[in-house]
Formats: sequence, C-alpha cells, structure tokens
Amino acid sequence: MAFSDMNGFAEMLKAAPGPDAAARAGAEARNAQLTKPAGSLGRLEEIAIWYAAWRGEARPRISHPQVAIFAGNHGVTARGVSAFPAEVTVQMVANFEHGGAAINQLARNAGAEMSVHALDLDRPTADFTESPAMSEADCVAALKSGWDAVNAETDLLVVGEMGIGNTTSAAAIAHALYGGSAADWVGRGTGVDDAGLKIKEEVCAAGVARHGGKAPLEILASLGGREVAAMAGAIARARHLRIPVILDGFICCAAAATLEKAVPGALDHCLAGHASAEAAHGALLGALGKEPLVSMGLRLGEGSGAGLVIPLVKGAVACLSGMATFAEAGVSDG
Ligand SMILES: Cc1cc2ncn([C@H]3O[C@H](COP(=O)(O)O)[C@@H](O)[C@H]3O)c2cc1C
Ligand SMILES: O=C(O)c1cccnc1
Repeated sequence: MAFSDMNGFAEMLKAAPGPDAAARAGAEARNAQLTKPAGSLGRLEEIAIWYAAWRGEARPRISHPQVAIFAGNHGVTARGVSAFPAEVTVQMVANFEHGGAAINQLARNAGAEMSVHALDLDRPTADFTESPAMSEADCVAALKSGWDAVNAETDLLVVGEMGIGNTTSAAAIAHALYGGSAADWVGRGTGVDDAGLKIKEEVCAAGVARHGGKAPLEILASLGGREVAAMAGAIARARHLRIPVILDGFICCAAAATLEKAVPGALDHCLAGHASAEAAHGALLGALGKEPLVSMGLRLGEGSGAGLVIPLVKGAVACLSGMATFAEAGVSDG
C-alpha cells in the first residue's frame, strides 16, 4: 500500500522522483536542430523540453491523456456560500456520466480518457467553521481515491472537481497557506451576489481563525473537501509515475498548493493550464510561481481550463518529436 496515514502520504511526497537530466539535454539538443529559426516556437519549445525531461525521453509522444474528475459535498454550503444548492453536485455527476458537461466535450476534443469519482456525496464534510472538515481517516481515504484514480499508462493528466461550495473551501486553504485577509482570497464562484460574497468572506475568515496555524496537509484535511484532497492525491501519484499534470483553476490550484507548501518543488511536474476568472486565481498562481498557458475568462472548474489546453501541450510535444532537423530535411542552417 502506498500510504495509510497523513505522515505516510507526506513521506511519499518527499520521496518523489525528479525530472531526467539526460532526456532534458537530449530534447534541448534536438530542439536546437529543428527546421525553424531558434526560439521561433516560443513557449512551445520550453513546454516540450519540460515534458521530455519528466517522461525521461528526448523524443516523447502524448498518446493517452487522462482527465479525472472528483466530486464531493461540503458542510459549509449550509452557510449560504454558493449561488446553487448542494444537490447540484450529485446532479452534475450524473451529467458527467451521461456525457453532458463541458468537461466531457473538452476531454473528447483532446482525445482524453475521462473518469468520474463521486466521493461519499451523501456524507458532506463537516462545516469547517465548527470543526475540521475531514478527520484524518477521511482525508487519507480521499487522498487515496485520487492516488488510485491515475491510470499508470497515462502520459498527461488533468484533475478536475465538482463540489458546490468548494470555492469557499479553496479560498480558506489559500488564505491559511499564504496569509493576507479573507477578502483577498474569496471570489464569486458560481456567481454569488455582494451579500453572498460577504458571507464567504466571514466563513473563510472563521475557518482560518480556527485552523489557520496548522501544517499544510492538516489544512487540507481541515478546510478542504474530499474532491480537493483527491485532486492532491492524484497530483502526487502522477509525480510518482512521472506523468506531467496540467493544473486547472482556483480549486485545483488550492489543492495543489497544499502539496507545494508541504514539500517545496512538489508541483515541478505541473503546468498551469489557464488563468481562471475567479478573483484570486492570479494571486494563487503567483504564489505557486506558475505562468498560465492561456487566459480565456473561464470560471467553471471541472478541469475545463486544463482540458482545453491538452491539445496545446500535445502540439508542443508533436513539434519537438515530429519535426525534421535541418540535416534530415536538407534545409540550409542559419
Ligand atoms: C451547473 C454547475 C456546473 C458546474 N461545474 C463546475 N462547477 C463549479 O462550481 C462549484 C464551485 O462554485 P461555488 O463555490 O460557488 O459553489 C464547483 O462545483 C465547481 O466545480 C459548477 C457549478 C454549477 C452550478
Ligand atoms: O477556477 C475555478 O476552478 C472555478 C471558478 C468558479 C467556480 N468553479 C470553479
């Protein structure tokens, strides 16, 4: 078994492998010989070389992307933090299963396998203003759901979520990890009005007043949701398998941030897929030191922003691995 408690999970994180220097050097050398002016593929070159280093191959391919979606319910929804009722979580799980959500279309568009994991939806987490959202055992079970959801044959992973109320959970995690004030981290989520935003701020501040001083993985258990912990578990598993990950929006990045705070460098195998329109996503990406690939005004979650850019990463890798060199093509070098 990979881990059976939070300490074991932390140990797994610390023991994670890094990128392959020889593959990186090989990819850099190949990139320098391809039939294009040096640097003319811009950031695609950097992404492809980064990908090659993580896969341990100078000339990699992306043939089996995976999108794993996790769903959980949040006790804190009783406080009025979302524009939608909590039953939308289970209803959207059915929609994912029937292929009707945005992420179904984006996963299909990207040629990605998609799996949906509903985590104890009839047992919402506890209201984190009153007690930890999850016990250690609950959090470990959720981390494992994520860990086990990663297909070892996958060569690019996106993790997404569905959980009404989870922008409040994510804001509280970010506030606990990075300080500032609750107002810095809350946003409108599904579209709460000014009164709803004020409630979110109060709930976030109360959660951090209660749990803020804890260690990063305890913050995940205390302020997160099952789907948030599962995303963290999947990202950690991908690192063990040296599978690059595209991070999604605010909730995904809050989940990921708990790993980075626990073990700096834990997200080196992750790219930021997009800049979400959720207010504090830019600040969170800044804290993680990640530059988003695109900014399209999405504020949906479900892994949608990351799923959208799977083809972009595939394109980068296809150029590195598929282009001819100047010598092969008989094109005059500059
Ligand atoms: C129909 C529907 C589909 C969604 N897909 C993702 N979310 C997104 O909205 C929720 C977070 O926002 P809040 O914190 O305001 O509840 C999450 O479930 C997230 O994935 C959705 C929300 C709705 C209503
Ligand atoms: O950025 C996100 O992931 C997001 C933003 C709003 C609502 N749900 C998700």
